[in-house]
Amino acid sequence: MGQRVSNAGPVVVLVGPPGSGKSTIAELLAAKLGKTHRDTDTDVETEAGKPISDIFVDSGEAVFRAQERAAIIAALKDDDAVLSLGGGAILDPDTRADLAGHNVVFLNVSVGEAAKRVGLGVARPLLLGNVRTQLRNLLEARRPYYDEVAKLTVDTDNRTPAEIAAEILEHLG
Ligand SMILES: Nc1ncnc2c1ncn2[C@@H]1O[C@H](COP(=O)(O)OP(=O)(O)O)[C@@H](O)[C@H]1O
Ligand SMILES: O=C(O)C1=C[C@@H](OP(=O)(O)O)[C@@H](O)[C@H](O)C1
Ligand SMILES: [Mg+2]
Repeated sequence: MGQRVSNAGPVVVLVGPPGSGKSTIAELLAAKLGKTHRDTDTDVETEAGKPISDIFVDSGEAVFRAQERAAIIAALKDDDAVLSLGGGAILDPDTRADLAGHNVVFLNVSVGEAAKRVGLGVARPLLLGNVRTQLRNLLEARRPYYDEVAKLTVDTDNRTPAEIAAEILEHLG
């Protein structure tokens, strides 16, 4: 991956399915790099004044995706950030195109491991019901998009957040 491929924006952008550890690893990386951790889910919640689960119930997924897109446009201009996106951010073709100029890392995770990490998935409305089945379907549908935007793929099963962060730092050079 080497030097960042664009001369502006976050040092690194983490993508991957729910439970892959994007928010956790971004926080660790930011601390190690002396940067700010920015998470577009948090930005959306702050702007909307409510949790994502409430946005889905009150307004539906399409409204959430529009708010997420606006948060991504703003966050990709933030030079001081280590940025974690929501798992579905890469569904938007404009977002995928925008990510082409950035150091994007795909955190890969198996269905079984992701299911263990997210538990019942109550904070993640798309996983409600049968978490394993929802995760399997999400992963299958999205894997081509994660692969498309990623400059680096890191497997996260059976590895600690510290080990994963260290591998990413090595590649950042
Ligand atoms: N490598 C890891 N090993 C074990 N648990 C992890 C790992 N990475 C994250 N977790 C845990 O999994 C849960 C989901 O992590 P999170 O960072 O919110 O993922 P994401 O943002 O990709 O949905 C959290 O409870 C977190 O502590
Ligand atoms: O996969 C998805 O479509 C979503 C993932 C969530 O973020 P995490 O991947 O951080 O859990 C959050 O953006 C929202 O619940 C939708
Ligand atoms: Mg997250």
